[in-house]
Amino acid sequence: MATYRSVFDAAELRAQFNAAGINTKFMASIWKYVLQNPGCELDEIPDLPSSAYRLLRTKFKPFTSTVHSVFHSTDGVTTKLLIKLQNGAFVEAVIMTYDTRLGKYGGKPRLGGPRSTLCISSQVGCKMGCKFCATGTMGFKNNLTSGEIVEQLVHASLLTNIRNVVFMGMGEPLNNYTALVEAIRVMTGSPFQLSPKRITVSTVGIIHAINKLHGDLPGLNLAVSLHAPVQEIRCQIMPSARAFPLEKLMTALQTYQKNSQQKIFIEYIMLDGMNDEEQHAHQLGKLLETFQVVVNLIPFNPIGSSSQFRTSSDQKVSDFQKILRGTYNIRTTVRKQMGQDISGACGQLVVNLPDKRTRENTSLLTDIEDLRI
Ligand SMILES: C[S@@+](CC[C@H](N)C(=O)[O-])C[C@H]1O[C@@H](n2cnc3c(N)ncnc32)[C@H](O)[C@@H]1O
Ligand code: SF4
Repeated sequence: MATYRSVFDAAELRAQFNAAGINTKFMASIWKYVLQNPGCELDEIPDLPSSAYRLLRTKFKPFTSTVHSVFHSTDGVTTKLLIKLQNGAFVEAVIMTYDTRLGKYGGKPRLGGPRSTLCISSQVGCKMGCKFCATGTMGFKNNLTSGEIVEQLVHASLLTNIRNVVFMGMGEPLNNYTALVEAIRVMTGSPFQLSPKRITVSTVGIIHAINKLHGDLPGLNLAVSLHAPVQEIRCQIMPSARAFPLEKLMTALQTYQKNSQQKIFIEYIMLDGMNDEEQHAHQLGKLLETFQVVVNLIPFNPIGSSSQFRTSSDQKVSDFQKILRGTYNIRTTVRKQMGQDISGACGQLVVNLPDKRTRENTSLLTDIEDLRI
C-alpha cells in the first residue's frame, strides 16, 4: 500500500513545493481549508496552481491518522482520543476541558469551553523507561512525524476549542526533536496561531536538547520531570538520570532560564516512602531556591497492580507543599487527578485497544459526531 505524507508535515510539504517551484505561501491556505473541511479531498482546495494539485494528489493526504475511538471520563472533564496512525500503531491524546456545563449533552461534558487543554503524544512508546510510567513499560516503537503530531491538534480542534497544548502524552518530546520543533512552528503559525506561551514541552531532562530549545522555539513553557531532589533517588526511578545527571541538568536549566527569562515548571510525582519525606522537601527547596520555578506536585497515578509504587497520602503532599512554600518561598501547586478511569491521566497512556473493562466503565463513542458542538 502506498504511504502518504500528511499535509501538516510542513518540512516535507515545503521541500516538495520548493523542488517543484511552487510558492510556499499556499501551505497555510491548504491547512486552513483542511481544518474547515476535514472530510475534503486535496483536489477540492480552491485557487492552487495546477502543479500543486499534481503534487498533493500523488504524495499527500489531508490526514494520515484517524480517530479510532473517543472515551469520556466520569470526572466530566477528561476525554481521551485513541488515534490510529498510518503504520497501524496507536497513540493517545487527551483533552481536558474545565468548562463542564453538564445536562444538555446527556450528562457528558460539554466540550468547547474556553479553557480546553490538549495533551499530545510525540512518540509511540518511549525508551526512557521511567519505572512509574505506563508508556515507559511499552518500550520505544517509533517517532511520530511532525504531521502526525499536528494532526492530534487538528483532530481535537474539530471537537473543541483548544487553547493550550502540553506535550505530556506518550513519549519523550525532546527525543523526537526535529519533528517537535517543526510541529510547534506549524501550531504557532497561520492558521492555528497558538501562542507559544500556551504550549508546554515536558521533558525528562535531555540536556543537549534543552540547550538548543530556547534558540529554536523561544517563548514556550518548559516543564522538567524532576521527581527526586538527589541523583541517587532519581537513578532508582528514572534510568535516564544516569545519562543526564542531576548536577548537569540543573546547570542546563540555569542557562535556559538566563536566556529565556521564563519560569520553569518542575514536575514531581509524590511516591510514598520514596521521595516524599520532609528531608526530600528540604533538599528540593535548596536545589531550586535560586531558580524562578513553579513546582507541580503530582499524585502518582496507578499503572497496574504490579507497580512497586504507591501514591503519597494527602497529608504528606500537604506537608511537602508547606515546606517548599513556607521555608523556600517556592510557588507549589498540587495537580488534580483526572481521567484515571479511562487511563487518560498522566503516565497512564499506553497503547491498548479498548478492552471490556474500559468499555464498561466509560462511554465509548465510535461516532465522533456525538462530540462535535
Ligand atoms: C508521560 S510524561 C511525557 C513527557 C515526558 N516524557 C516527561 O517525562 O516529562 C508526562 C508527565 O507524566 C508524568 N508521569 C508519568 N507516569 C506517571 C504516573 N504513573 N503518575 C503520575 N504522573 C506520571 C511524567 O513524569 C511527566 O511529568
Ligand atoms: S515519564 Fe516521560 S520519559 Fe519517562 S517513560 Fe514516561 S513518557 Fe517516557
